[in-house]
This record gives sequence, C-alpha cells and structure tokens, in this order.
Amino acid sequence: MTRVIGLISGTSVDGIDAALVDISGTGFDLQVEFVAGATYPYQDDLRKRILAVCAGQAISMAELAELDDAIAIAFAQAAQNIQVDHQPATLIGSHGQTVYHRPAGVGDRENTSPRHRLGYTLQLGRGAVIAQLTGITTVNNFRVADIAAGGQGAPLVSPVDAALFSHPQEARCIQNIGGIGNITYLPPRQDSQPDHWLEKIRGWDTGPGNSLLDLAVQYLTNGTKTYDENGSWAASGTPCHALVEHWLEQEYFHLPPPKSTGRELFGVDYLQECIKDSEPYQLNSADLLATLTELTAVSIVHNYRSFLPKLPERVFLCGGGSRNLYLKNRLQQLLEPVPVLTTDEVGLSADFKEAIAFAVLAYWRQLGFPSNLPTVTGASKRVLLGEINFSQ
Ligand SMILES: Nc1ncnc2c1ncn2[C@@H]1O[C@H](COP(=O)(O)OP(=O)(O)OP(=O)(O)O)[C@@H](O)[C@H]1O
Ligand SMILES: CC(=O)N[C@H]1[C@@H]2OC[C@@H](O2)[C@@H](O)[C@@H]1O[C@H](C)C(=O)O
Repeated sequence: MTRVIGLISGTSVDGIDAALVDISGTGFDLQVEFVAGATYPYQDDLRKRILAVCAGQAISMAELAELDDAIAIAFAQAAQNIQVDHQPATLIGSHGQTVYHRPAGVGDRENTSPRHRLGYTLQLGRGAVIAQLTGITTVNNFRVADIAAGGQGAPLVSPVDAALFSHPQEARCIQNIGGIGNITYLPPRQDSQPDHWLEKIRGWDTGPGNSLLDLAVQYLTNGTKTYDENGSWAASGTPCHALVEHWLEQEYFHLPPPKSTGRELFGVDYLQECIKDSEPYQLNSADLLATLTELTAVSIVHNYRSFLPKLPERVFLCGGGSRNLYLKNRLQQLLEPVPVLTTDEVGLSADFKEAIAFAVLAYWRQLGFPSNLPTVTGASKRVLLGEINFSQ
C-alpha cells in the first residue's frame, strides 16, 4: 500500500484540490482508499495573475519564473496541509496549473492532415520544487510524453476512470464538468479480453463545462460573484433555444475525437461573442445564464449522440458542475431514460476525483506502468506519463 497525495488546480483556477489516498494493486486492478480531501483557494493576487496569463496576456520570462515559483510553493503548502493529522505520504502526483493548451492537429487549416502538428501544453508549478519543499518524491508534467507521441495530452483521467468505475455488464460514462467538460466512455468490462476492452474505451473534452457560466456570472455581477451556486440563477431564467442552436454550429462540437480544448477557445473572447449574439434577443441576466447553461448541457449530449458507439446505461457526473442542479436536471432530461448520477453515488468523491486521478497516475508512473490510452488521446502508443523528481 502506498500513501499518495494528488494535487491539481483545474481550468476554473478556483484553487488547489488535494487528495490523500492509499493505493494498492497493479495496472487496472487497483484499490484506492480516499483518506482526506481539501481545496486550498489561491490567494487573490495569484489567481488574477494566472487568469491573466490564461487569457493570453503577455508576460516576461522573469514574471513567468515568479509565477511558476508561486504556484509550486502553493502546491507544496497544499501537500503539507492535507497531511496534518494523518500518516505522511511517500509520493505526490502534481498536475500543476495549466496556463496554455494547444491541442494536437488544430490551428493550421491549410494542412489536409488533421494530426500533422504536435500539441503543446504548459502546466506551471515545478515538481522539483514541490519535492524539495515537502521532502516527498513528486511526479509532475504528466501531459508532455503523450503529446510527444502525437496525442492530445488530455484527457488523462480516462484510464483512471477505467480502473475505478468500470462495470462487468454495464456501459458507463463518467462526465467531468470542470471549467471544461470531459467524458470517459467505459464499455462493459466482462464482454471482452482485457486488451480489447481497453481499445474500446473512449474519452475526449466535450467543450465548455462551467467556464462560460463562471465568466458570465462575473460579468453580470461586476465580479462580486464567481459562479452560479446550484444553478439557481440560471433556473430562474428561460433558455433561448435559437441561440443554442446557433452556438452549437461551433466547429469544436463537430470535430470527431480525439480532441481536447481549454480556456483558449472557451474563454473570455468566446463569452463576448455569445453576449454579442444575444443582443438581438434582449435576454435578461437569468435568461443569458440559462442559455449558456443550456449550451453546456446540449453540447455534452450532442457529443454523446454523435461520437459514442452507443449511449451508456448510466452517466456519473463529477467536478464542480455536478453541483449545478439546473445543469444536472437538464442533462437528465436530455439523456432520458439514461440515469444521470454523481460519482459520489458509487463511492468516489465527485469533488476530488481529478486530484485522486493524479495520485493514481503518479502511482502508475512509479510502478513503470504506461498509463495513457491511445484510443482516448490519439497518441501513437502507450507511454509512461509524468516526470519523477526525487527529494534527495
Ligand atoms: N454549488 C455549486 N453550484 C454550481 N456550480 C458549482 C458549485 N460548486 C462548484 N461549482 C462550479 O464548479 C467549478 C469548479 O469545478 P472544478 O473544480 O471541478 O473545475 P476545475 O477542476 O477547475 O476544471 P477542469 O476540470 O476543467 O480542470 C466552479 O468554478 C463552479 O463553476
Ligand atoms: C490541458 C488541461 O489541463 N486540460 C484539462 C482541462 O480540464 C478538463 C479537461 O480540460 C481535461 O481533459 C483536462 O484535465 C483533466 C484532468 C484530464 O486530463 O483528464
């Protein structure tokens, strides 16, 4: 049994999720026991600097170095805090903070080969610094090896979903709704030989999760609120279906997987376009929020109906968006009769699933187990994910 800390701050940039877990087993046959989880919000100034860089603001190399230091120190502090009152961990898996993601094969429309260009991705918060500050071996930089092998470098949680949520008879979808949404499709495990089962797993980024909703709430409240708690503001409005239909024409929703995205596409500029599009309809604030929430729900379901081999028997939500009850209800209605639950209902924290996943990815890296799934990321082969930083 290895006690591992998983750390991530996602595209919402709301803070560092830390999970303390005990892991045993090998390959996809793992036992993962959740010991503790907590979210450590970024200091206001650090969050603003990160969001500015994510929005494309230019910074000097000196500022980049300072930002990287500040993030690494905050991550190391989160690792220290989560161990208080617990037996210490011997391994850390740190995703870091994504500040830039350029998916593979996107950006050069002239070239006829869809995957001709390597992706590029940057997660700040150096693992070597976290290892030195905590005294714990730290695995980080998980995405780069998959990208070097021609993959998207995301989503990486799909193999972890496969280990934790697969069912012998049931096809399942695990739908993360963070800043960005991503899906893992898990065919029934009993149906096929292990290798064949792995090849049938699918996963990709479905598009916006909460990113547009959070930005809209900040815009509508002049920054006094950061998200639509429980979706109650959106629930008080009426979605404009004509706008949703129009927004659904966006190329990303029609791009077949493998695909990944980020705030570079579904960020501030995208929201401004949406607001401009909405002007002729004279929507009030609640209607605008309801319409953006509808886009998140409809785009997820559009992805399912367009690209899954078949609809799953059950869908399990995770990520902060699973707490948006209006969004959850809309997903339930649109996917009827498929039940839409949360991962909590099968015993794994919806809030800390991503942090747990990076603990598992670090554990796999330490075992020397190649953990990307080429059918998900589009990589040419399975590779070891993550770089190991020893503390001495
Ligand atoms: N009670 C709630 N009601 C509605 N929305 C919520 C609630 N709690 C959290 N959220 C939403 O969840 C978001 C954070 O989700 P999460 O932490 O899963 O995202 P992330 O991990 O940063 O993103 P990603 O998975 O794309 O990397 C918040 O920004 C907010 O929009
Ligand atoms: C580049 C990057 O950080 N991508 C994130 C982001 O947040 C959600 C979605 O886009 C996802 O696919 C990915 O993270 C998760 C943890 C993943 O790799 O599975």
